[in-house]
Amino acid sequence: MNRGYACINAGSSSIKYAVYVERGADLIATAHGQVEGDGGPAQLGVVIDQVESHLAPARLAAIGHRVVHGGNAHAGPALVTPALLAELRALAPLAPLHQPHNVAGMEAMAHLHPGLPQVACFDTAFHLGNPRVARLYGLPRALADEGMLRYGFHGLSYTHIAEALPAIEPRARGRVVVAHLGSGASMCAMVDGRSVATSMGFSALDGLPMATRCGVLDPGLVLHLLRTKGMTPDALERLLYRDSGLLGLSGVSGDMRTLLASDAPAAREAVDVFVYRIARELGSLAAAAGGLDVLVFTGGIGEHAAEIRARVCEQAAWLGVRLDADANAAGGPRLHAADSAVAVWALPADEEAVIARETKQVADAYPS
Ligand SMILES: Nc1ncnc2c1ncn2[C@@H]1O[C@H](COP(=O)(O)OP(=O)(O)O)[C@@H](O)[C@H]1O
Ligand SMILES: CC(=O)OP(=O)(O)O
Ligand SMILES: [Mg+2]
Repeated sequence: MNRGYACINAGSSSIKYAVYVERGADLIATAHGQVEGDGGPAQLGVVIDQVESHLAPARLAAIGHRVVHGGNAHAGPALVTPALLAELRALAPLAPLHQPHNVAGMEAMAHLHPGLPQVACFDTAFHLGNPRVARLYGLPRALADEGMLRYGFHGLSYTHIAEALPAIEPRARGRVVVAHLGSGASMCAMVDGRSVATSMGFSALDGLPMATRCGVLDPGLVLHLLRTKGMTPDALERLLYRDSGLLGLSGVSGDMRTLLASDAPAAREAVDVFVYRIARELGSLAAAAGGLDVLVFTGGIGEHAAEIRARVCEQAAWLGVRLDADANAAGGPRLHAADSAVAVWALPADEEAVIARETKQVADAYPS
């Protein structure tokens, strides 16, 4: 019987899942799905039922999970063990919207399928090789030695783009900036298919404003909030992770579709801030990469919001970016005009494809 792999991707606004089945040396996706919600037990139960219903007639050989934070220890996927689970739980405060759900998925599956190998596939792994200057904050060295460094996230999505791009883009191994714009949003500069810098940092709060997360913030402002509003760490966490970003700015929604359909001035302004920050980050990442050959949009907003792509590209004209308006309106995948110095693409995010491959790789080495 063919071996099947269940892939679980618990993000901040939904759980995505996929089922992959071996056909010869290939892994074929037999199901892809998404359950909206914050990744709590109710959504997890629905995902587990759907995964199980799409497996037959394959035999479940292993379960792979996206894990947002792997700290400094994991440059690649790892078999889930009690020690690893403890390590991942300890990292939960650094990714409160994700890590508890990532761990909950492992615990639920261990209960349903005791003894079946489970594999943790880390968002942070893709960025671990960033140059040290890109990882260090201007803090005392002892804190960096304790792990207070820039990590970066969305690594499974960036890995997928790095792997998919060479088939369609001749300059894929050059200076590439990828904008992963979903509920969580970040950007990554790659050279020769490897991450050299990224907008997220120690936690998944940094960089772009997101659906409900603030993005880059002056740490002086955090101190000011602690002092003048008497905020507790929990209240501050709620403010920065759940009540800020597009939702906080607009007062309407953190969902880009809703904001683009709204006439409310605050909704328009929230979109303006989002576009402005992407354009600024693009300049910064192009500097880190030493220039810009290719720009890729991915994630729910990057794939589907033509208006956002058009506005970012307009602000990036100084880098030589010229969009083909018709191609952009049609969703690409190729978006650049013939006279553009920079190739521009809109490509689907597929974190599950990377989870499937990494899970098979680890499970193949596991005695069955
Ligand atoms: N057609 C669309 N136009 C504009 N935004 C869209 C469209 N489709 C999806 N989005 C936006 O994509 C975001 C969700 O992205 P996604 O990558 O699915 O999120 P997650 O981080 O949960 O994986 C939401 O803000 C949603 O509004
Ligand atoms: C890291 C992160 O923000 O992930 P997501 O986009 O799934 O929320
Ligand atoms: Mg996502």
